[in-house]
Amino acid sequence: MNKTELRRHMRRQRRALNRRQREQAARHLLRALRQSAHFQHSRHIAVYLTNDGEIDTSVFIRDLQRRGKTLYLPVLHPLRKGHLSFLPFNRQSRMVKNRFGISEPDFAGHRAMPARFIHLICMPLVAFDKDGNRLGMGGGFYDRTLAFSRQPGNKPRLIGCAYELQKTAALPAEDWDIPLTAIATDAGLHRFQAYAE
Ligand SMILES: Nc1nc2c(c(=O)[nH]1)N(C=O)[C@@H](CNc1ccc(C(=O)N[C@@H](CCC(=O)O)C(=O)O)cc1)CN2
Ligand SMILES: Nc1ncnc2c1ncn2[C@@H]1O[C@H](COP(=O)(O)OP(=O)(O)OP(=O)(O)O)[C@@H](O)[C@H]1O
Repeated sequence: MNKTELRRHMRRQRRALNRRQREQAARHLLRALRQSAHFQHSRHIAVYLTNDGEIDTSVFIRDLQRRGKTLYLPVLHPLRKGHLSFLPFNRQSRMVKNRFGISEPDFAGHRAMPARFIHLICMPLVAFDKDGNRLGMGGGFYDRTLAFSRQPGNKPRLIGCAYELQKTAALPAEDWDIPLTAIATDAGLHRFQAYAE
């Protein structure tokens, strides 16, 4: 399968799950994330709101809020095409729909948090492999936004979130792909080379 076919296949697979499967997977995802010390030690955490059959993040978002973490959501940057900004997300956030129909905090009047100061970014993905390569929706948003993390300096840990069924045989690693720290699924936490760094 090429990347386009693989995306179509995985997006169909995850959309086909029923409500009971989704709810159970969301609970198991929280359990997997909590296995990671990075999750416990991070105060500033970026999450995402579930879209297109992605694994449900609402259970772990509530858990993080209860623990008093400061949360951020990705927002399509209004000026820098193909880039994301991270805006604070809390009960007061005024939400608007972006051009993909995903809710995001209203950019107007808010201060974005530079990605290098976020401790942990929970990333959506469409497919992953055993080495932690990630295939996204195809916009290159996260890769572009996180390209700075190849250079020395502050950088966030990156934890992908997905159903275990999104795991696939080796994905072609692209030059611009940023290596993930770990991937959390309904089956547990997959740790990669970057995990201990
Ligand atoms: N929940 C969630 N939020 C996210 C992402 C994501 O993958 N998941 N993104 C991660 O990058 C960014 C948005 N990227 C996206 C890229 C494409 C599509 C999408 O549905 N594409 C349609 C075509 C829609 C159109 O062009 O109008 C498609 O491929 O069918 C959605 C989000 C930021 N926020
Ligand atoms: N750092 C970067 N600088 C410029 N272009 C980039 C960068 N990273 C990715 N791109 C471009 O983005 C396009 C989409 O990349 P890719 O298919 O890997 O996206 P993706 O990881 O699936 O998407 P997303 O990150 O939005 O979930 C590619 O054509 C690539 O050229």
